[in-house]
Amino acid sequence: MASARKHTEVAVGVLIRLADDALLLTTRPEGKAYAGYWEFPGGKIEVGETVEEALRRELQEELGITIGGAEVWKVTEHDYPHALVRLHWCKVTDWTGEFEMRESQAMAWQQLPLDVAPVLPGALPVLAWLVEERGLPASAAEAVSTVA
Ligand SMILES: Nc1nc2c([nH]c(=O)n2[C@@H]2O[C@H](COP(=O)(O)OP(=O)(O)OP(=O)(O)O)[C@@H](O)[C@H]2O)c(=O)[nH]1
Repeated sequence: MASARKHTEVAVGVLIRLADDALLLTTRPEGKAYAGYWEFPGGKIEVGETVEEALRRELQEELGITIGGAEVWKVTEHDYPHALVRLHWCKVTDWTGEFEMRESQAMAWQQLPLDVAPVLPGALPVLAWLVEERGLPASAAEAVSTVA
């Protein structure tokens, strides 16, 4: 019988800097699965939180910024050996505060195609949608594909 794995619900922010449409990527801190991989900032949704509340808390904890409104843009799933995750992706263009890497992550504002690697496999579908939205060739998303 197939085992029914429980989803871990995750809120993820696609922070877009309006001046130049750059996207914020950060590295996963030491001690977590896939440490050092590039990802969009976010984290697990806690009991009783909405996606927006979880994202606001996570970005405050990890980056020191306070986001304005955030609506879910896409929902994806990824089955990792360590977890089956459901990712709730929000585009965020409105925040206050100065970026401060509170978990000693690296951060990079990126254009597509990205020039950082490797990227978490669970983030690749969203990169493909961003590439499509921007009218870029599909290869702009493939360039960042990584070993899963
Ligand atoms: N933040 C983030 N998580 C992602 C992305 N893509 C992706 O598959 N994930 C997965 O979503 C999960 C997020 O959990 P996390 O460990 O970062 O969350 P957290 O900060 O709340 O963790 P903690 O409670 O262990 O401290 C991980 O399994 C991670 O592999 C992404 O682009 N950003």
